[in-house]
Amino acid sequence: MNNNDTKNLIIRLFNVSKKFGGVLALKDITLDIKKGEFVFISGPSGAGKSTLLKILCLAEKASEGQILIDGMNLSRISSSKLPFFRRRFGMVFQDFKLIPNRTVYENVALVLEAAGEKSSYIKKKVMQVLRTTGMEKKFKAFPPTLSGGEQQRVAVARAVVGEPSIILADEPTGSLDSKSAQIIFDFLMEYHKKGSTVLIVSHNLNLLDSTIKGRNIEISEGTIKRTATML
Ligand SMILES: Nc1ncnc2c1ncn2[C@@H]1O[C@H](COP(=O)(O)OP(=O)(O)OP(=O)(O)O)[C@@H](O)[C@H]1O
Repeated sequence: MNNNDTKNLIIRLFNVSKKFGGVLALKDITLDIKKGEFVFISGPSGAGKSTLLKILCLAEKASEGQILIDGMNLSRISSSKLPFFRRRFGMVFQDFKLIPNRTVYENVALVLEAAGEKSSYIKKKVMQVLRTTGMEKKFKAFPPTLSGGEQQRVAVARAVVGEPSIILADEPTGSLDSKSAQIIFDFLMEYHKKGSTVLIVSHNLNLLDSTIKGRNIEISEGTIKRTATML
């Protein structure tokens, strides 16, 4: 691979493994992802899909191997630079991780407040994203009063509000009916078309717009079993 090829890579994993006690969740993963790629991660339950997304945004630490994000070695990021590093990522966790005693609006606004954005911009941007995810009428609600699907839509809104360069979404449509799932997928595809790199753990390949030339990475027992380009 020459210098120009590596410049286009936003995520690089070299022989990455992750152990949880005696469980080897990821085994010797080597993987390159290009800037602006749309990647589907599929595989059976317990395969290591969530673990892969979590080690990329440092929600979990890899046990072995090297990870480069935009050329930065994750193991060398100092704790003072971590918040800046994390801003590159928008993450939709499988269990949403919304703050229960903050409203829908506050959960989403927090990302922009932490980034030091002006309050007028925050108000406009948060309401715009909530409108697109169909949650604007519930902006004053607290997460525990929402349905699973509504919480999922707030989690997606929070992931994209900061316009991150990388969106990691773990089953972002798992709690949604097919119409709402399509809206969320279209929404994520819009960000991809604007240039974001998107990694989605999902089985709903059929929701993908036919104009997207994505890649499907199949994981099983912690290793990459198959990589296929979707045409
Ligand atoms: N925090 C943890 N502590 C202990 N074991 C864990 C932890 N997180 C994941 N594991 C284990 O690592 C393996 C991979 O889990 P992971 O959640 O990545 O799988 P997955 O492919 O995302 O599964 P699913 O489709 O069911 O969400 C599983 O055996 C799981 O039990």
